[in-house]
Amino acid sequence: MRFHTRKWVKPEDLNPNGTLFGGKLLAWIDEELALYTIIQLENTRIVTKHMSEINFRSSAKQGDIIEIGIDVLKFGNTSLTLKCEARNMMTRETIITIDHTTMVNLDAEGKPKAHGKTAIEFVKDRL
Ligand SMILES: CCCCCCCCCCCCCCCC(=O)SCCNC(=O)CCNC(=O)[C@H](O)C(C)(C)COP(=O)(O)OP(=O)(O)OC[C@H]1O[C@@H](n2cnc3c(N)ncnc32)[C@H](O)[C@@H]1OP(=O)(O)O
Repeated sequence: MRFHTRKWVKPEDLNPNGTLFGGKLLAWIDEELALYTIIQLENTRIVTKHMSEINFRSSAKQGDIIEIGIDVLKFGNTSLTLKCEARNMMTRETIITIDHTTMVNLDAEGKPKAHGKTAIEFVKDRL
């Protein structure tokens, strides 16, 4: 799995228990998955269609650095299915795993549109 992004847990990211608020982490992950999909499919009109079971395995505290990793599971016709993990960058302890997230490529009317992609591409190879 390639770990793309680092996030720093700040006071405003905490729940009343003093640990990382789960909704904040999910928002970070959803944004990462969306950006990854936009870059792969070369279309800014994409949405999150489905997320599988979300497993919070451990927590994080203020000052921790979180990294978010993404793997492609499947290029569909209009969709891209991704696997995701967030972990503590220093300890490598897994915080959350999401086995399947399906993102859908849309046209200007918001309808699913074939993206024509079949494999991961690297931006440097497109330039
Ligand atoms: C110019 C500057 C711009 C800058 C730009 C920067 C942006 C930088 C920030 C990014 C930000 C983005 C933000 C995104 C993250 C949200 O927040 S998206 C918001 C939340 N999601 C939504 O609102 C989606 C609401 N749902 C829908 O609109 C409709 O369900 C959809 C997505 C159009 C799909 O409609 P549908 O009738 O289900 O379509 P259908 O053809 O049956 O299925 C489409 C695909 O989904 C798959 N699918 C359907 N149901 C399921 C299911 N339950 N499970 C798995 N797969 C499924 C199908 O298999 C199909 O895949 P393919 O076989 O074609 O590959």
